[in-house]
Amino acid sequence: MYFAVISIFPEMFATIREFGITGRAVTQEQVTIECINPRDYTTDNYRRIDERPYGGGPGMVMMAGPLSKAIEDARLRAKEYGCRVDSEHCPVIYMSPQGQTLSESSVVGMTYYDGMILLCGRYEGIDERLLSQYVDMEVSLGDYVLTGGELPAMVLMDSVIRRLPDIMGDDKSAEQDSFVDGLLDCPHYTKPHEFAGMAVPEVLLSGHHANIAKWRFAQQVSRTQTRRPDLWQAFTPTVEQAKWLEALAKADKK
Ligand SMILES: NC(=O)c1ccc(NCc2ccccc2)nc1
Repeated sequence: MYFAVISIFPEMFATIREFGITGRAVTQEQVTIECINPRDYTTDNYRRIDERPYGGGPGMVMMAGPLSKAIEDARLRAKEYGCRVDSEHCPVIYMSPQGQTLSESSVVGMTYYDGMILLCGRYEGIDERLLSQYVDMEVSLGDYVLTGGELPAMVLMDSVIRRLPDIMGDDKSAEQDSFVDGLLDCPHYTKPHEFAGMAVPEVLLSGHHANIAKWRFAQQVSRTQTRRPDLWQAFTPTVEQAKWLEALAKADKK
């Protein structure tokens, strides 16, 4: 999958290009992450990419000119990479508090794109005319404001990359598909067997895989019910999950 990020701080993206599962995906060429700096598309000596806002007010606004050239170049590079460069297959996505809130389900939907061009704003934002001309989708991490769109862009790329096929290896992706979507995760334990006087739940040491899976699912259900009643309300169990829920309800009645 192809990612182009348009940002005045390209060095920030070493965080996902050089570490962990995302770094491995880049090394194995399952993913390409290209950083494009709008400053490289300026024509003045000061390499200006921002200006004072029309109408006054604090701060600076990012100018449309350099960003439009950067986006045009990103589209060319996406095409060279093999992307079908249109809004259905390689959208221009603007990270902003005014966007649609990112969720695991929207992340999964994005794994079907050929690529994405991510626009990272700084200062007070970007000239509205650039946004209306080029942006296909605005995405927000949540209702808070950061100093720039780079961290949200990295969060988006990380969440999409980990859901691409054969990135996380079979076991992890299998577990991912069965029960995690829509429920909070279960607790996890590892060595040592005892820590601060606390042991590990016996069932996890039993080697009885069916019981372990049931226990984990029950933990996910109870955690979701207590910590995120909103998620529980929206949760629609699969046929298999409905059977397990029934079994849990029966067990609770005993
Ligand atoms: N909540 C988010 O996802 C988010 C995205 C970007 C951001 N800061 C950059 C920016 C500030 C103002 C206008 C447009 C972009 N802060 C938070």
